[in-house]
Amino acid sequence: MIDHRRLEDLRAQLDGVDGRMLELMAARQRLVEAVAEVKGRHAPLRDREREQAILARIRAAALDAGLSPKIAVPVWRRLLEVSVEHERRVLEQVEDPGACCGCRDPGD
Ligand SMILES: O=C(O)C(=O)C[C@]1(C(=O)O)C=C[C@@H](O)C=C1
Repeated sequence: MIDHRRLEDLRAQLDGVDGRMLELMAARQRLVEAVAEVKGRHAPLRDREREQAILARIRAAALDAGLSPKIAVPVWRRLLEVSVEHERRVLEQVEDPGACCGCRDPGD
């Protein structure tokens, strides 16, 4: 027979962990926004080499931490995808995104 008390307790713990993860993801999002502003229109938002390095680091760190790479790697892969999408939206919202520091061909 199912132990409802135990189930409720475990779910309460999951809700607590979700809350902590949410705060960390919000902090990460702020950093991603800052990266988007630094890159602006002057560098590609997507950096596949950096993504491969992140995924390799996450795989190793997950193993060390007792987190299955089968969970960690797909979660981070998706996180990187949605982060790039978020960076694109951030840049679209910045006023006058075409404003340039002078790095473009003057004939542009
Ligand atoms: O590091 C960067 O250049 C970023 O834009 C940040 C970030 C990330 O979310 O960590 C997002 C997109 C890139 O493809 C690589 C990494």
